[in-house]
Amino acid sequence: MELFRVVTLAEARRLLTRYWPLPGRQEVILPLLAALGRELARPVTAKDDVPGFTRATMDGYAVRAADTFGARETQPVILRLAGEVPMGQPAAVTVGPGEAVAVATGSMMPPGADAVVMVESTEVLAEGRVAVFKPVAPGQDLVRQGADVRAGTTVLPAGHTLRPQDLGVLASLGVTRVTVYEPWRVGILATGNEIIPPEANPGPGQVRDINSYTLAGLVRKCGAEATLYGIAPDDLEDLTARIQKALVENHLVLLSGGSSVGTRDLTVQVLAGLGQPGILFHGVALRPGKPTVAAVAGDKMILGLPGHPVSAMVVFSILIEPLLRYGSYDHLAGRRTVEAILSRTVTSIPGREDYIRVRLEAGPGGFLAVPVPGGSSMISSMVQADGLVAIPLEEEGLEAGTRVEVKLF
Ligand SMILES: Nc1nc2c(c(=O)[nH]1)N[C@H]1C(S)=C(S)[C@@H](COP(=O)(O)OP(=O)(O)OC[C@H]3O[C@@H](n4cnc5c(N)ncnc54)[C@H](O)[C@@H]3O)O[C@H]1N2
Ligand code: MOO
Repeated sequence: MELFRVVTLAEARRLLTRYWPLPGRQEVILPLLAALGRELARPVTAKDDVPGFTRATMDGYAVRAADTFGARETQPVILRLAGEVPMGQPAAVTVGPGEAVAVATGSMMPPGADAVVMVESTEVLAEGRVAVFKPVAPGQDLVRQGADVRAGTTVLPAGHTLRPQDLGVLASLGVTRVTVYEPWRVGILATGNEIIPPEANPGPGQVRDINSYTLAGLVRKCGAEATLYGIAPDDLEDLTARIQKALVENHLVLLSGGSSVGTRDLTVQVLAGLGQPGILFHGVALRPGKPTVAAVAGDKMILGLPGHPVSAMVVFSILIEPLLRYGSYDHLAGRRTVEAILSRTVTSIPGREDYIRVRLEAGPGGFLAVPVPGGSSMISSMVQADGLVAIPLEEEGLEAGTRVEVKLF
């Protein structure tokens, strides 16, 4: 029987990042909205200042701040109303000493003014005069040209995944087409003689395919493309042919099942024969997920995930999702964790990293992480869970009341 060369999770990640990102992704130019969730292939540099002109951020009067010094409720400063700046038009009037010009939120600041007095601090008097009841500081209630984005600066680096706010800054700069990478294409193949499609009625010993659907869902949530390659029986030739087809059409292929040490477990045999550099690891000090196998053949990567539905999902979440979604394991915003208090003691075996499923509940001082019962074959335990809690490699468990980080699904 083949023995696993079990690596730690850290080692497995290190091995995968040697090859990730895989080379050869095409660049495509897309209109702004279509680029949401895509990864920029090139940095974007601002050609213009945003805002393109200094503008008021309150409805009121553009003034010279110094003119308002000393203004009080009981002793207003009286300024001459020199005109107004209409929205969306250039400021045609200049603010001279002792003068005020009416502005609205977003209108262009007239030359000569260095602050805005909000309308609530003023009163219009007869004969084109305005009383100011409060002093303003220079720069008050305006945004200077280029204060948001300065022309010439890099607003978004290459490799950045575009979020709604990123589309916003691009729109503000007049960038309506961006160069992004094609999405990662991920082929998904279930294996096992006992696995049947979900629309079929299982005979004795048969089970419906869960993993194709959980994995495809996880892949799509990462913004990648998922294609199902059906169910391969435990047959060397058939399995090899399906994997090869999936590899041609995708960057990454995910298999589930057949990664353990059983006599019919062909996956490793097939992966070993696909090309160089070959198998990166077979076995991770992880629970669930120990029989995970990874290989690289040329510029393609193949992950053999455990057959148990929970294990396949957990391994995807901790090993693959960060790469597909953020290109690395150390993207801080990618962690998506919440702090919670563990509701009961959980045990673990030192020497492997344990991932337990937890449900979040409202506790007295924040979230409570309640471990969800059920083994790694039970998909319903994932349905009940909101996230995962890691028990570190050398710990024997975590006691009730421990502050834990819950990685949300
Ligand atoms: N002697 C040992 N036995 C096992 C070990 C071990 O180290 N030594 N590891 C156990 C662990 S842990 C896991 S996890 C499983 C994983 O085994 P495989 O990856 O080889 O998966 P299979 O044996 O093919 O399947 C396991 C289980 O999952 C069901 N399955 C598989 N694919 C699907 C699918 N697409 N949809 C739904 N369910 C699926 C399959 O029917 C089995 O019940 O091995 C342990 N054994
Ligand atoms: O480690 Mo297996 O992947 O328990 O379920």
